[in-house]
Amino acid sequence: MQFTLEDITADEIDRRRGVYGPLTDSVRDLIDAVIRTEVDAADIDVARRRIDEVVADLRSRQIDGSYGVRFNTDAVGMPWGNAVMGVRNAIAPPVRTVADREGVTAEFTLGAAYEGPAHHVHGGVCAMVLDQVLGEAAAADDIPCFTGTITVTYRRPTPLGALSARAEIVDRDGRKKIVRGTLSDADGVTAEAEGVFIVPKNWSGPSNLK
Ligand SMILES: CCCCCCCC(=O)SCCNC(=O)CCNC(=O)[C@H](O)C(C)(C)COP(=O)(O)OP(=O)(O)OC[C@H]1O[C@@H](n2cnc3c(N)ncnc32)[C@H](O)[C@@H]1OP(=O)(O)O
Repeated sequence: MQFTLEDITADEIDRRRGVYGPLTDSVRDLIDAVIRTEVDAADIDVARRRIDEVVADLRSRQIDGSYGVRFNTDAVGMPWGNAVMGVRNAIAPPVRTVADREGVTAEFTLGAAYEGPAHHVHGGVCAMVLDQVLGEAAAADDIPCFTGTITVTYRRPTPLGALSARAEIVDRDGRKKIVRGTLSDADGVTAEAEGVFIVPKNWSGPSNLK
């Protein structure tokens, strides 16, 4: 597993977040608009051409491959391509997590782009969000862990809209951490998850990534 050290200050990270975050929000809004628009075919054609022009502008200078997981010398992480919470990833809902002494909580909204059953969240998306939140709970007091196994139990359909998730470590055994978590809407739990998260052998990245 490769990590990229960027020797930049916290202020520079904030500045970049301020530059890319709004761009990502606009693209997220574009994804939602593409799903829901009912404008005429001619207007769709114009929109497609305008989008293609923007894409060409952005691609005029770009990195090779994916963004990777970057961090600075103070171990402030920049997993900005992450599919669940990446600052530069419009596919990410985004899920924002907050760690406390017992675990991790996340509040987020899943709109039209995350639909599976009509007006409800795709089961794979539920699992994806739970994987991230359980993974962050596993890593809260240590170094990032890999998901070894995750089991999701879908109690009832998860409606699109405002949701939350919560995860806590319930057991530790050497490099393994057993983590449990839930996904909830305003009426309570919709899905539960349990995972085995494993600290990689011979870890060479930063400890206590923030
Ligand atoms: C802060 C960041 C949050 C990120 C959240 C997102 C997390 C992710 O999505 S990670 C991506 C998905 N996961 C992966 O790609 C992992 C792929 N698998 C692997 O890389 C390896 O199989 C890995 C790291 C899980 C285990 O490899 P390794 O460290 O060599 O395991 P190994 O030494 O054989 O076993 C160590 C222990 O773990 C157990 N174990 C190994 N693999 C698994 C598994 N898949 N499930 C459950 N337990 C396992 C073993 O039984 C062993 O237990 P014990 O010590 O009791 O005998």
